[in-house]
Amino acid sequence: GHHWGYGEGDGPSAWHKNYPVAQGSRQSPIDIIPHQALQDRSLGPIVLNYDHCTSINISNNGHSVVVEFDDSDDRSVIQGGPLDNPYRLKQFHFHWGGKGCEGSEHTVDGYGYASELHLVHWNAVKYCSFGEASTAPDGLAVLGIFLETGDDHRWLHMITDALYMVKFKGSGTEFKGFNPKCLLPSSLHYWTYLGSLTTPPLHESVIWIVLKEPIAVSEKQLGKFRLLLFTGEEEDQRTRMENNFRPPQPLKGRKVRSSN
Ligand SMILES: NS(=O)(=O)c1ccc(C(=O)NCc2c(F)c(F)c(F)c(F)c2F)cc1
Ligand SMILES: [Zn+2]
Repeated sequence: GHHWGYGEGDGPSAWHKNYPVAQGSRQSPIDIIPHQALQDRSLGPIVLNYDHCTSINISNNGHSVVVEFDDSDDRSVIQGGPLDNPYRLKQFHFHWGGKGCEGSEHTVDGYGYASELHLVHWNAVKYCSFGEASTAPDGLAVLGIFLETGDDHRWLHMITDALYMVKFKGSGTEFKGFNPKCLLPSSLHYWTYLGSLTTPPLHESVIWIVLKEPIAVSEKQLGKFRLLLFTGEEEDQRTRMENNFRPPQPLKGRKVRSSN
């Protein structure tokens, strides 16, 4: 298949060669400008039903660290807000920078955060699989949460303590009973807009819901993400996994709406 990454030759500026939709009309991420967002009173609160969620495993896919869920029923769903249906939780993963650098994908008034958590959901009411949903304009809903450096996050250690087991690309391990509700900020106020996957194949199938309030994690906790490698155990060249974020893309006339 088409190899892509975040390096000089295979990074975001080269993705359009194998994935022309990279220059499409609803690409993500974007720079969110709060004062230009439309306050939409018809936008209700988002509702997260993660209480019976069933994480399965944690793995390094060579681009990020991913926690996958059993999405064979509607145990863990997001609904409300801009969504017409409940969307089923499939996985979550992170994007982050290098030491002291920014690493979020969305920015706010040009300001980047240290990292960004993506909770990926798919519309199982209208589509039969994640794959099918991932190519539909209303197929996916991704909840984005900013991470800023500050105090230790009391629950993130459950993730960071497992990272040594998934150091290499292609490594994975069982990771059961983790409920991502513990990674949410206190406010669920959000911005929402129509966008895309932020990595190849960059499908324009995502309803983005980006929470306004970041969560705080310590520099020590973030540093553990940077011990991960883009490369596999069998490769000679060890490349540290960091700066795995796509920069903001042109808005192309899209409107960003704001929950109240
Ligand atoms: N950073 S993000 O915007 O939140 C994002 C979320 C999910 C994926 C993903 O699932 N990729 C693999 C993948 C596909 F990209 C497919 F199109 C597909 F059909 C899959 F089954 C699949 F696993 C990529 C980026
Ligand atoms: Zn992501």
